[in-house]
Amino acid sequence: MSSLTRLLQEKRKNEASNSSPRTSADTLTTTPESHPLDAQTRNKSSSHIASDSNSSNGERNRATMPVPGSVTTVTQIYSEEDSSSTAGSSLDERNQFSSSFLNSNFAHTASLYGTSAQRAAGLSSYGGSSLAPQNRITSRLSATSHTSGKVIPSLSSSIPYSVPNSNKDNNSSNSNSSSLSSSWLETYAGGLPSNISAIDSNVISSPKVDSVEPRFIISKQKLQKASMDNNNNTTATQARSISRSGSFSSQLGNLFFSKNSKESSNPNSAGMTYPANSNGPSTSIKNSNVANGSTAIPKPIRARQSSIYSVSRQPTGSYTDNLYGSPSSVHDHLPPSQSVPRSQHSSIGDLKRFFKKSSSSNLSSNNNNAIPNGSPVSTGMAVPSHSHSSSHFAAGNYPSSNSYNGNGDTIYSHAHGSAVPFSKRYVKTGEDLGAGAGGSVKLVQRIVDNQIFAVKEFRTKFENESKRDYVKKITSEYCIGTTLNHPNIIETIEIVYENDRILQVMEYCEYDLFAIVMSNKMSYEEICCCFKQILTGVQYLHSIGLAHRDLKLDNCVINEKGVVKLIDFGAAVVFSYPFSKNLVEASGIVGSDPYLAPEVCIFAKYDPRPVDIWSSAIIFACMILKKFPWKIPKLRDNSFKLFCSGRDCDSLSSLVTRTPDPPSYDESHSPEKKKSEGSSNNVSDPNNVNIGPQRLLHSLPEETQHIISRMIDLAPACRGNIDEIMEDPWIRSISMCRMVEDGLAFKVVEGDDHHHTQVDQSEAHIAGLEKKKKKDKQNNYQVSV
Ligand SMILES: Nc1ncnc2c1ncn2[C@@H]1O[C@H](COP(=O)(O)OP(=O)(O)OP(=O)(O)O)[C@@H](O)[C@H]1O
Repeated sequence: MSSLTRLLQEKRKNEASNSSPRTSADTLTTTPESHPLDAQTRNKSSSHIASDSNSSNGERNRATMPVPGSVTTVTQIYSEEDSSSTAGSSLDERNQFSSSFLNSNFAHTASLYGTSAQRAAGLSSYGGSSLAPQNRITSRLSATSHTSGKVIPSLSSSIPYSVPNSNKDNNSSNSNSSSLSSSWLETYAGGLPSNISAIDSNVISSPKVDSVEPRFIISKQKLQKASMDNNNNTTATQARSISRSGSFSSQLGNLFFSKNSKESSNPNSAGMTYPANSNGPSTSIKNSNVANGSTAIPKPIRARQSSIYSVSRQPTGSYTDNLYGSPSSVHDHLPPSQSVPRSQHSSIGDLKRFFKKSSSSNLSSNNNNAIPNGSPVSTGMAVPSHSHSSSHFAAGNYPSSNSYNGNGDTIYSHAHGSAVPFSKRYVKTGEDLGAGAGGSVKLVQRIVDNQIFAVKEFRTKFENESKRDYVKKITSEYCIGTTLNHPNIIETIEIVYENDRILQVMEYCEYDLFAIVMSNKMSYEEICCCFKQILTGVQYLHSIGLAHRDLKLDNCVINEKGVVKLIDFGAAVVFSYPFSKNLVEASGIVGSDPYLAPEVCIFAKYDPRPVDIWSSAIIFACMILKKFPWKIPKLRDNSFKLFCSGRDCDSLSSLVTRTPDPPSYDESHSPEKKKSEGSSNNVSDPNNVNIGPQRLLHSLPEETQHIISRMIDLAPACRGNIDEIMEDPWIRSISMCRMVEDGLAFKVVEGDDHHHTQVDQSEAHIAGLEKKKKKDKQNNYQVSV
C-alpha cells in the first residue's frame, strides 16, 4: 500500500471517528475552526485513489534525501519541520522567513547539492527584498533517492490524466490505471471536464546503466564509415549494429569520447580557463529600482539536479578561450567529491521514441535533403510527427541540415558553411550572457555576416559521472533544441563538437525577461503580452508532446522587438509520443523551487504538463508582484502553507489529489457572491484574503484572477490545460506581439497597447546583473569601512 493510499485511508478513518484527535502536523489550516470552502469543493480524492499496484517501485527523486530508507512520498505532511511553521505571514511579509525556515532550506540544499551547499551557505534572506541573481543554486534535481523498496506512488495512480488527442472511448486495457480510469469514468461519465480523460498506462523510463561497456563503444570514424557504407552490403551488418546499439546517445557519446580519448594527449585540445564569473556566496541586496515598497525577486534556489546539472554554476572551462587562442589551463572536471546523481528524466530511450527513429538512410552521409526541418540528421532521428506539430515542422524553415561533415565537428546544423570549423566561423564578442549548471552562454559574432548569436557551451563530464549519463543529458537538451520550431522558442542554429566542447549556437535575444522585470519599468500591458507569449510557447510544446519543466523568468529571453522565447530545454521531457495515447509521466523534483508545482515535491511520478501551467502562473505573479509568492511549495514554507489553508482538506496530498467536481447546477460563481466572500476579515474564514488561493489572487488584477486560479489549482487534475487557458477571455483579449510570415521572412506585428521595455545592455542579462550586484556590494563595503 502506498504512503498516499495509507494517508488517505487514515484520513477517512479519522473522519469516521470524530473523537480521534488530529495531529498538528497533519493539519493544513492555520486555525482549527477553519470553515470548509463550500459544499461543492468537497474532497473526493478518496474515491479515486487507486491501489498503488501500478505505481513503480522505482527510485524516487527527492529533495530530502538525507535519511536513508525514508519513505519519500508525502513526507511533508507529517514532517516535524512542516508543522513547525508558524502561521500569520502574508505576501507582504516576504522578508520574514524564519531562521528555522532558512536553515531547513539550507539543510535541504546542502544535503542535495554537495558542493552547492557552500554556495547555499552564502545565501541570506532569500525571502524577498533582494535581487540576488547569484542565489541561483543551479543544480538540477533528479537525484534518485532509493526508497528501501517501498512502493512510491505516481500521481496518476491516484488521479486520472488526460493525454493529447486522447479520447475517452479509447482506453487501452493494459494497465491497472485503465481499470481505475474506467471506474472513474463510469462514475463520472458525462460530467468530465474537457481536460480529463482516462490514462492508458504509465510508461516507465528506460533502465539506468552506470557505465558503457567497451564493446558498445563505437568510434566516430566507425560511425562515419557506417554512414557512408550504408548501402554497401559488406558493411550492412556493421551499420545495423551501430544503429541498434547506437542509440542517439551512444552514437554521440562515442563521438565525444572517442575523440576525447584520442585528443587527450593533444595539447591543443586542452580546455581553457573559464572566465571567473562564478557565483560566489552572496548576500541579498536591496534593489533600489523597486518602487512602491514592492521588492525584487530574489533568484531562486535551484531545485533541479541531474547528471548534467547536478552542481551549481561551477566554472568548467571555456570554449572561447580554447577557440580563440587564449592561454590554456585544464580543469574539465569537478572535484572527485562531487556527487553526480543519476537522472531519470529526458532519457534517451524516451527521446528516441519521441523523435521516431527514421530509416537507416539517415545515417547516410548524403543526407542533406533526406531529413526535413532541422532534425538532428546525424542521429538517425526524424522529427516528431504529432499531428498538431505538423504545421510547425512542415513549415520547412530550415534550409538544410548538415550531418557529420568532412571535419566531423558539426553535429547538427542548418547554417551555411558549417563545414568550416566553428572557430573559423565565429568570434567571441562582448560579455558572457550567463552561466548555469548546464553550461555557460556567450555572445559570438559570425564572421561571414557579423550576425550575433548566443552560444551555449555544455558543461564537461563530471569525474564520477558515467559517460552514458552525461551524454544522455546533453543529447536530450540539444535534441529537443534542434527540433523545436516556433517563434516563442529559441532557435538552435547548429550544434558543434570542437576541442572537446559541445557548443549549441542559438539565435540571440537581447534581454533576459528576468532583467526586464527587475527594471520595474514594465507596463501591465507589456507584462500581459510577455505572459501570453510564454503561454503560446508552452502551447506549442505541449501540442508536440513535450513539457519544459523548468519554466521561470530566467528561462525566458526577449529580443529587442519584444518577442519572448523560451530557452533551456535541459529539463524537458516527452510526455506523449507520436500516435500514442499514453501519458508518459515525468519523475524527479526538477525545476526551480519557487516555480515548482506542489505535486512535483510529493509524487514520484506526475504529469509534466500541469507543472508547466503552474510555473507559468508563478511567472505571471512574479512579473506583477516583483516577488515570489512563496519560496517553495512545501508546507514548511509559511506563505505556501497559508495559500493551502482555509480549504476543506486537512492535508496537502488530499488537495493535490483532488479531482474535478462534476458540473453542478447550483454552483454559484456570481460576482456578488464572490465579492461578499472576499470581504471577510475572519481568519478562520476560507475566503479571507490572507489564506487560501485568495491570498495570492487578490494581489493580482481582477480580470486575471479566474484563469490564474485555474492555473494554480493545487490539484493538477483540476488545473486548466493550456488550450483552456488560451481560450480564457482575458488571455484572448491580450494584445500580443507576434511574428507573422512576410513573404519568405517573418516580421513582428507589435501589440497595439504597449512597447517593450529595453534596458542597458550591461544589465540586460543575468550575468550583467550579477556583476552589477557584486560591484554594488563592493562599493557598499568600501563605504561602510
Ligand atoms: N539565446 C540566448 N540569448 C540570450 N541570452 C541567452 C540565450 N540563451 C541563454 N542565455 C543566457 O544564458 C543564461 C543561461 O542559459 P541556460 O539557462 O540555457 O543555461 P543553463 O546552464 O541551463 O542555466 P541554468 O542552470 O540556469 O538552467 C540565461 O539565463 C540567459 O541569461
